[in-house]
Parts: sequence; C-alpha cells; structure tokens
Amino acid sequence: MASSVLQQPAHCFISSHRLSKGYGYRDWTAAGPSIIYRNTAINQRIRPIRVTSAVEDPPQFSLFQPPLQLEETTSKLEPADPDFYKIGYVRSVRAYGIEFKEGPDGYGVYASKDVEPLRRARVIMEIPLELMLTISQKLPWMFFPDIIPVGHPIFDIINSTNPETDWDLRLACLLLFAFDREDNFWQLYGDFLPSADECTSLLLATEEDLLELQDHNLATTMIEQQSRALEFWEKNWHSAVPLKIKRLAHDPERFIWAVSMAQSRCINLQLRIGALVQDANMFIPYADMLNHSFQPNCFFHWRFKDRMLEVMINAGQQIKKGDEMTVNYMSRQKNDMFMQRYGFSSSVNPWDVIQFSGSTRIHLDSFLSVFNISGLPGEYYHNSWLSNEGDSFVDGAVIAAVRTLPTWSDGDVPPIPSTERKAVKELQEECRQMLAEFPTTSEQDQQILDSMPQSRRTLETAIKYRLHRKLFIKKVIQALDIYQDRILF
Ligand SMILES: C[S@@+](CC[C@H](N)C(=O)[O-])C[C@H]1O[C@@H](n2cnc3c(N)ncnc32)[C@H](O)[C@@H]1O
Repeated sequence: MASSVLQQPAHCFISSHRLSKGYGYRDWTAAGPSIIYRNTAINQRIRPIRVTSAVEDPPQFSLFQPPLQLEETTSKLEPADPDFYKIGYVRSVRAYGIEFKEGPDGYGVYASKDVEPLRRARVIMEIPLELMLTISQKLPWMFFPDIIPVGHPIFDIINSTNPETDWDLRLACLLLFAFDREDNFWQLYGDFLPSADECTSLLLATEEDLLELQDHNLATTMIEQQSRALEFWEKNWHSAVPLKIKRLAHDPERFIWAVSMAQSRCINLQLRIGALVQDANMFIPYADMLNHSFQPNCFFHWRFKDRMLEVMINAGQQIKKGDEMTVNYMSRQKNDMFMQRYGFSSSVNPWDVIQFSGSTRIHLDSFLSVFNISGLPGEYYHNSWLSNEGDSFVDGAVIAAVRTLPTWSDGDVPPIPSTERKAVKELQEECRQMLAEFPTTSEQDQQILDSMPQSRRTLETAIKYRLHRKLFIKKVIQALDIYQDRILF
C-alpha cells in the first residue's frame, strides 16, 4: 500500500455524523495526495454476481489472515505478503484533491486545490463495485454484492417486483437489508445519509406541503407516488411477516424514506460483467454526495477492467480551490421532473418550459443574436466572447426562454420591428396572466422563506419550487423587454 494513503478505522473517519444534526463542516481532507476512506466493515469475501438460482456459498477465507499451513512440506514456501490478501479482498474508495462539506443543499463535494485545465479528463474519485448496492434492471436480474442469504424472505419481496419499473422499491429493500446486516459498510455509511427530516424528497412531504407547490399536477403525481410506496409496504410488511423482515422497516415512514434515498441517490449505469451487459441501478457511496448542476464540471465513468466508478473532471475544465464539484443528474428535464425525483428545482433550468396558448411568435434569429446565444437548439449556449464585459443577464432561464418562446424563422425574411414589438407585448401579457393566477407573488414567497429558516425541508422545497417558476416567468418578461429595445438597432 502506498505510504501516502491515510488509513483509519471506519468508525472514526468522520468526526460527527449527520444524524447528530447541525450543518457543521466536516473536514475529511487527508494529508498527502490521496485519501482513502478505509472500509474495515467489509470483511466479506468478494463474491460472484448472484443469480436467482444460487447454490450454497463456498466456505469463506478469514480476511487479513493467510491460510493456515497444514502440511510440513509447505512450510518451506514463503508465505505471500499479507497485503496480497488485503488488496484482493478489500478495496477502498480513493479521492484526490477533493473534500466533503455540508452547506445549504446538504453534503457536497468541493475542490481542495486549484486544477488547471487539462486536455484529458482527470479522476477525482474511484469507488469499487464492492461498496455499491446494485440491482440490474432486466431479467435475469442480479444484484451485487451478494449480501442476501439464500432463502431470506427479502429476496422474494425483491423478486416479486417488476425489475424495470420498480427499481426504486427494489433498491429501497436492498438498502434496508444492508443496514440490518452486521458489519455491512452501509450501516456506517447510513449515518451520513440525510435523515427523513433533512431529506428534500416530496415522497416525505405532507399534503399541506404539496399544496404549497401551487402545481396541482405535480402534487397529484406525488400523492400517487406516496401511495405506491405505502401500498408496497402494506403488502410486504403486514403483521404476519417474520421479524427479520419486520425490523427492516417497522413503519411505512422508514420504507418511504428508503425509497426516497433510492430515487434521489441512485445512479443508472450500464455494467459489463463478463460477457453480460446489464443496465443497473446503483447506490454508489461518496459519488452520491455530488450535487447537481446544469453546467457540471464532472461526470461519471464506469471502468470496466476493475469494476470501479470513476468521477472525473471534464477535460479543459478550470477549477479553483473551494469550487463545488457537480454532475448533471438529468439532461433536458423540467423542474417538475427534478422535483419528483430529487426534491429540488432551479430558477435557471435551461430546459424549463412555458406553455403559450396563442399563435403569436417572435423572430428566432433576432432573439438569439440580441442575447449572443449560439449553437444548435439542443446545445444553445451564451457566447460570452460576443458579449460586453459585465453582461451577466443571460443565464439558464434565458436559454430556456429561447427554447420555449414561440418563434418563427423563414430563410432570409427579416423581421419587421413593429410586428415584433406587438408580438412581444402579447407574449408578455400572457406571462403576466400566468403570474397573476398564482395565489402568491414571488416577493411574498421570498418573504415566507425568509421568515421560516427552521421549516421542514419539504415545505421549503415546495415554496422554492413555486418561487423558481415565477422567477423564470419574470425573467422571460425581462428578456422580451430587452429584445424589443434592441431589435430596433
Ligand atoms: C445525490 S444527493 C447529493 C448529496 C446531498 N446534497 C446530500 O446531502 O446527501 C441529491 C440530493 O442533494 C440535493 N441537491 C443536489 N443538487 C442540488 C441542487 N443543485 N440544488 C439543490 N439541492 C440539490 C437534493 O436534496 C437532492 O435530493
């Protein structure tokens, strides 16, 4: 093992944990170029992928101890270095140049040093498959690591689900089982997951919180999702189930919390195990602490050769010490989709949409050039080289405006300024009507948020969502103002 590696027993590698509440900073930075979150809890043998028709487990080697030498004749042989066993059976998470901190959005990953732009992507984290909780999406389904003993009833519960549509319920079962299993890594890692109080998932929202969304469709969808999780719990956690199932989720809240963990922390990857390629849903510790950005500086890469997830910094990316490292959770999705799955929204989501009802349109190319937006529709970006210094008006909401405003484009036919201004007025009027239909204004929403700093996370999330919607619509109105001012010149 490299001498620069920091080795600590798992129970002391973090000074406080999330359950102790209070978003204090936790400093996990290690001296030297790399840190290892050593996992002493994984004293299970690495086992092959489990398929449904499992056979009896072969006997296990005791970890860290070379096999006993039973015969005289073998005593002349040099025993292998004990590290040989360690590297084979216990692999560790590695992290380079990053630290984990808690902020307003819970945990996040931050650069602990400057990174110059490189021509190639650079690895900042490596997480081995053994630490993940994984279930494949398609039959014959398999999960990894193989922690469920043959005949355990949780296996039947998982097996009774639809592998393609119920991935979240399946992962929730596996997570709860891992928590219950002695010496499992997730028992330790579970302390660093957000508790039900800290979680933003709307699966945990009360009906009153859902009303605060001011979005009937989203509230209805969430009520349906809550019922789905509840029904699953009622079906599988009824009074006659054995204690070893009962204790995994004594109450529905515990199970729904586990489902919310699955939805908000699970990553989907295509795995190649031997010759078999499988789409898999995975809990990936440490990588699941990365927050989302629409302009992420990192991405995930599955390293097939040694079954590791790598978190990599984009090629050409400049990073300053203290910058947050982010990934893009979902591409091309509106805020309501982010709310459904992750419990957060953004006022600058470049994929948010406004449904305009009339036939009024503005000229696409003119609008693009007023805001120096380049690229094809799927990849519109603000061309800052063309903009005046300090022009910070264009953000994700303006990019979304280009996509969602009704526009026309007809070869070289130029727009007529007076017609454009009329169209602008009509579109702005429709936006104002949309704003007027909300029961509160964005200013009132902001005041409510400011007046209740200790509110439930789900309530805060719901109010932020409606605020973000209004801020987006307002930004579109402002962009149309600027457009009509500048189109004359
Ligand atoms: C995969 S976890 C990321 C780690 C998380 N911050 C934590 O404390 O464990 C996803 C959750 O982080 C929060 N989150 C991630 N990105 C966010 C963002 N851009 N804005 C607000 N919340 C975000 C949401 O609560 C989301 O459900």
